[in-house]
Amino acid sequence: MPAYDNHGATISMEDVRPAIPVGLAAKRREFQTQVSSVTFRREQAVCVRNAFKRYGTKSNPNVILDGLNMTVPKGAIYGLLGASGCGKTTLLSCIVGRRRLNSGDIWVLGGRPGSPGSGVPGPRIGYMPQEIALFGEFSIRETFLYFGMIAGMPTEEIVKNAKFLETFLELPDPQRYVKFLSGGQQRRVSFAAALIHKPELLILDEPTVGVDPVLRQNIWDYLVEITKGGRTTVIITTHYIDETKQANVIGLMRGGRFLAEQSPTELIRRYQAETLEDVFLKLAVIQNRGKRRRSSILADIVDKVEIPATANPAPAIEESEVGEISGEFGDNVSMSSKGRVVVTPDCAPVEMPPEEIRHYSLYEKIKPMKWIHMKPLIWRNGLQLLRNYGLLAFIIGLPMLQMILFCVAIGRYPSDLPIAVVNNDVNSTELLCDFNQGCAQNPDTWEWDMSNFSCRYLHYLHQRQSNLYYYRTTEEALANAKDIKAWVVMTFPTNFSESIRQRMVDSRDILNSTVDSSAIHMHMDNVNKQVKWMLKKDLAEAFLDVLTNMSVACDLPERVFTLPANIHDPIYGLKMPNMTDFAAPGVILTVIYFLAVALTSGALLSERNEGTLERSLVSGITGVEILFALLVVELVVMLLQTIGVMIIAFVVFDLSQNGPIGWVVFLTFLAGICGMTFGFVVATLCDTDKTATYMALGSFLPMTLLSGVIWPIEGMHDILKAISIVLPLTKSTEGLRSMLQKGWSIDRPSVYWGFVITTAWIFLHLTASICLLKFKKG
Ligand SMILES: Nc1ncnc2c1ncn2[C@@H]1O[C@H](COP(=O)(O)OP(=O)(O)OP(=O)(O)O)[C@@H](O)[C@H]1O
Repeated sequence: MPAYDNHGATISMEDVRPAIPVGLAAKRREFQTQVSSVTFRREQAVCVRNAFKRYGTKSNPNVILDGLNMTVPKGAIYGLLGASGCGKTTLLSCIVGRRRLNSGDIWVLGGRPGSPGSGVPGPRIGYMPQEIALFGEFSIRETFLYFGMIAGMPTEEIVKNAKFLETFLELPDPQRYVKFLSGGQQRRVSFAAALIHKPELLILDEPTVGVDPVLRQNIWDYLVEITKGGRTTVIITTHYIDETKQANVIGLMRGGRFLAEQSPTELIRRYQAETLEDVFLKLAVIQNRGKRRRSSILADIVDKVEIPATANPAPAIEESEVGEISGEFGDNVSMSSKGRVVVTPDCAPVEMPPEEIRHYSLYEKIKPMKWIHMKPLIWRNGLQLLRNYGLLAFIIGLPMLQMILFCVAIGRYPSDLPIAVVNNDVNSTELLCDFNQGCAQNPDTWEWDMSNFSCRYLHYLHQRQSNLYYYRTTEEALANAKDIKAWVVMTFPTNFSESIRQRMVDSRDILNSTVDSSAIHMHMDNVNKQVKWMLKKDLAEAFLDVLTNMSVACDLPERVFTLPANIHDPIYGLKMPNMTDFAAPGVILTVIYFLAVALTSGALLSERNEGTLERSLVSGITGVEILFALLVVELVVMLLQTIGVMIIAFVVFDLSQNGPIGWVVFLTFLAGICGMTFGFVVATLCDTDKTATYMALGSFLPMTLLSGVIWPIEGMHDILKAISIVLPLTKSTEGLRSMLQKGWSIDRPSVYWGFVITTAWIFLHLTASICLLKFKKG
């Protein structure tokens, strides 16, 4: 009688495992006569029916599971074998509730994985993924404490189990950090972590890779030992076919289904083989029979292998279902063939009796955060950060460093700008030529003596910009402008001083040629608008300096020659506004925001890539708990970052700070939280580090440009203005600027809108990431 008829309707435990105690075996024999029912399926450790799973799109599907049936009796060791890439891991992740089938049914320990109250994912399962999936900064003992705490075990019990496993698996000193262990040692720690809470269902994805033969045998002996009582069931995938002889049932997967699901002894008996590897070789040959033989080597093998006449009565081969199959079984047998997909007649959909309907409370459905999960998660995040001194110093120091760079590099007035001077006004090759220092007005005639006016002007210009170069002719100056990188070439015409005098005293009868020669001729470098703008201001103000000085020297009121405008103290801001003060609020928020994006998305993605996220989720932790635990630890980091940045900006560089410091810190902090939550979105949306980096970087520049950080939004196009207003950093930058420079508080609209919009974005990001976590699964 077959151990399993691949339909799930009947199952024999006769040859499932000789080691099962007589009582238990006898009890299980009762299953023989049971018909397939929901009750029966719930009584199995795992029962899969008509499972269909594909990756990719409907139009271009990659079908992994294609009507697969699987029955894992309670208390059995189930060896799941199949070629690399045939879908073992996919099947396991559907069993543990991490992926959803496209269609079909799965029962695990009596419930549907992922349904409220099923305990799956959760502590009923122990999962060892293919990757090491451990935290490198943890010691061996801390690793066990973490996984034990998640399963809700008391510390004493964790320590007791840990001590046993450390001895049994010959682990090194429990205080050693996981990152310093060898690959094999890490694998053993990973194995022990799956066992620490003594789960009912143990799922091991290739646990014996990199483990020496003696220890491998010990592991198998241990698995046999823990399944003896019938409380624990093990599903194990491996590439070492021979080690599965100790399994009770072996499922051989190929083409999205099982070729066989029987006990090893039954398989050996049925195929009249010496070893399990022989069985698989024969099964492979059966599949290749009747097919186009591709290589002479394969043909050779196929011809030489003797197949018993009765071999494999179950599988029927449908001519229409021919598919490409390629892969390896174990270390020794390999096949690559264009093969028919073997179909078992029992795989037809089963008419299911109605399932028991249970109503779950909203509380059960929402799966709120549990303290037994949050505590180890927060502990883990904190410990990981504290152990990583370099990273911790970097993430706290980087915003401070960026602030220092900003204050030193941005907003300072450009000085020592090279200026080429050609002076045809005086008969001197001296750049700073002499002029009358006293009053230039004759006290008797009230006539003005403007001789050497160019020298007077150059004297005051030199006090503002000292890098002046003398040239004889304009042509020579222009030719050399490139070498000295001159920002302006200025030429004083012949008779400049006399023309100025005539312009002042006799403007009614002045000739055009005189007006012309009373003006300095300037050729400017217009490439850099900021520099040109500031240089023009210096050139104009040097002229005002001359007039002020002349009026003072002649005892005239100082303001007679200045602009006829009285500029009083500003309503807001400094008397001499500077770019640093204008840009500082936006820069502070941008630095904190984007560092938080990078940190959060980086932490989550590396956790996912290392497999630790998957492991935590299988052990029952929810994505929301992971996000909030990260939030708690990063809030502390962000507080330190904010305080550091504030000290640099307002204490060290003395930037304007007239607002309520509490609200200033709070708004900065809020922008950081907003960045963190955007990091959640990036991490949940992107599957790889690369796409996450592109997304974070891609959002950086538009956000900085459109948020009024470096240029007033009043100068933007109307459409961009409308977009800019709803961005997370625009209103907060405006709010922070209003607080710092105008001294306003939360009662002013421009301040409170900063808080409102930032908070709205936080909720939007959180909702988006939680939805993505829920719906992106599988
Ligand atoms: N997230 C995914 N998106 C698309 N394809 C995937 C995804 N995960 C796995 N696959 C594909 O599904 C197939 C089955 O993968 P799976 O990891 O389940 O195989 P496996 O039998 O566990 O392989 P191995 O023994 O090498 O671990 C592979 O072709 C793989 O490329």
